[in-house]
Amino acid sequence: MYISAQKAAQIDALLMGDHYAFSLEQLMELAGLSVAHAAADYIRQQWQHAPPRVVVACGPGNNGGDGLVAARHLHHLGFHTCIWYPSGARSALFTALLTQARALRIGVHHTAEQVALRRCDVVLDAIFGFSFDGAAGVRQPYRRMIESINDSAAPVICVDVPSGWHVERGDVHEVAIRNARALVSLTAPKLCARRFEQRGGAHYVGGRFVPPSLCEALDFDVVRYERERVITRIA
Ligand SMILES: NC(=O)C1=CN([C@@H]2O[C@H](COP(=O)(O)OP(=O)(O)OC[C@H]3O[C@@H](n4cnc5c(N)ncnc54)[C@H](O)[C@@H]3O)[C@@H](O)[C@H]2O)[C@@H](O)CC1
Ligand SMILES: [K+]
Repeated sequence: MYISAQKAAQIDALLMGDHYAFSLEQLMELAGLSVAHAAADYIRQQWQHAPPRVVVACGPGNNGGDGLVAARHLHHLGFHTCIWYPSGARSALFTALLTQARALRIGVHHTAEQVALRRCDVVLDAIFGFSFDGAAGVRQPYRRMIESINDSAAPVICVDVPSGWHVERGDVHEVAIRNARALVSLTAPKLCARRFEQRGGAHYVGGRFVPPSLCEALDFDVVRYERERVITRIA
């Protein structure tokens, strides 16, 4: 059920390989849509009267791209969102995602000062996913980003892996997201999700597009989804 970082990378490579032929754009859109639906479900359960502002904190890789997509879908679902994206676009895909967000008047900010994070906000943590390498610590500006999220004491919904956590061993590094309340695992939960569940957090899985033959080939469980839902809550 819970997979290693290496298996997560293998799944990604197979999905985009000759046999399944998904594009990165497709996978990111499906991932970001699932993240938005899981975040909306969690927020609506926790804040019934005054939905908070959702600050989407995006890192430099594809986890950050999932965040950019999720910000757009959250906006369409009726949430007030803004994007915190220190790195800036690194490819045509990311430039397009930022253009789409700006066209909806979603604010895109580069620094903690511009975002002015408050305790009453919710942070969607899309800083690092399964390719995070914490052996030498977290490099700037992401170290500062994680520290200011922790300092704000705002509740955090994490995309795929709580940022700064070891993908398999969990919360073992000095600089890491501390106030993780919900986790949205994409395709299949990574091993660190076990630690997250032990702390009583809400755990969703998204990725209702994975071919069962791929699960069989790489020996991981097919996730069951109810009715037309694109997410399922497993803890
Ligand atoms: N298999 C799937 O279902 C899909 C996965 N996607 C997402 O893609 C993510 C993986 O994306 P990537 O492989 O691009 O990697 P990540 O987004 O996990 O992070 C890689 C980036 O972080 C930087 N980085 C790594 N360690 C660092 C450190 N210690 N300090 C500072 N920077 C550091 C790297 O230089 C690189 O720019 C997944 O977690 C998931 O969110 C989706 O976008 C597509 C579908
Ligand atoms: K993350």
